[in-house]
Amino acid sequence: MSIPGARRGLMLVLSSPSGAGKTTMTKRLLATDPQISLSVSATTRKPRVGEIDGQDYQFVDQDHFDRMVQTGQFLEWATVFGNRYGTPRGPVEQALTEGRDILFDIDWQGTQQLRQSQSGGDLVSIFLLPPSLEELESRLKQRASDSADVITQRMSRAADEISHWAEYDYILVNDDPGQCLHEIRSILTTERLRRERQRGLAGFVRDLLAGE
Ligand SMILES: Nc1ncnc2c1ncn2[C@@H]1O[C@H](COP(=O)(O)OP(=O)(O)OP(=O)(O)O)[C@@H](O)[C@H]1O
Ligand SMILES: Nc1nc2c(ncn2[C@@H]2O[C@H](COP(=O)(O)O)[C@@H](O)[C@H]2O)c(=O)[nH]1
Repeated sequence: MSIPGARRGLMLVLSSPSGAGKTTMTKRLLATDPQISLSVSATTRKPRVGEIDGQDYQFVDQDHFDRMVQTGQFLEWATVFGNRYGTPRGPVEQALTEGRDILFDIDWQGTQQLRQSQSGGDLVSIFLLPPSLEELESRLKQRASDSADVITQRMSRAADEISHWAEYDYILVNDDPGQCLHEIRSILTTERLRRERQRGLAGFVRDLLAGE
């Protein structure tokens, strides 16, 4: 009797208003869970200090992004805060086929597109809320990576972003980062065990009942 092991990969999405902590949680999750890898988005945004091309994002110009759209290279793409962002299709499809999990730091527009895609059944979506809007603004300021204008623009979009919270499977308030990571890992552990993700279960139960 073979114990079921191999399973379908899942797509774990983290969304939130800008500054609520997606990148922080993404880095912590990747550092503690070797079974999941990051979907590296392409963007027309300029790199922030410390961001590495190919690791944080694939930084491209408008023409390059347009070509990727026209040649169907994106699983989803959207304009966010005046820049364009997209999820390259190839690495995601390969990961899912090989039964590997993949993590997305994308906005609500991208999440809607993934939900409607062929792989929509593999989607697990988490929306992070800040403890308060004051705390959100203070996080954007202390990150010190954006100009005052950009922070104002991102804060002015926060309510709109948050209005999509009910489209997500799970809602977490990112107050204590350790607690938030624990909750994300708990969701991942549970979702990996879902019946429909486990391959070979029917055969396992049949052999179990046959005493083999
Ligand atoms: N639970 C937390 N408590 C206090 N500070 C936090 C917490 N989580 C994240 N931060 C800090 O808040 C700032 C913004 O976090 P982060 O860059 O992860 O947000 P984000 O959601 O990825 O933003 P964006 O959408 O703009 O990329 C960072 O300086 C980070 O260190
Ligand atoms: N729909 C998509 N949204 C994306 C993607 N990559 C990132 N994002 C979202 O953009 C904003 C801004 O990100 P920042 O790094 O400039 O602060 C944030 O909400 C990200 O989640 C993507 O491929 N598709």
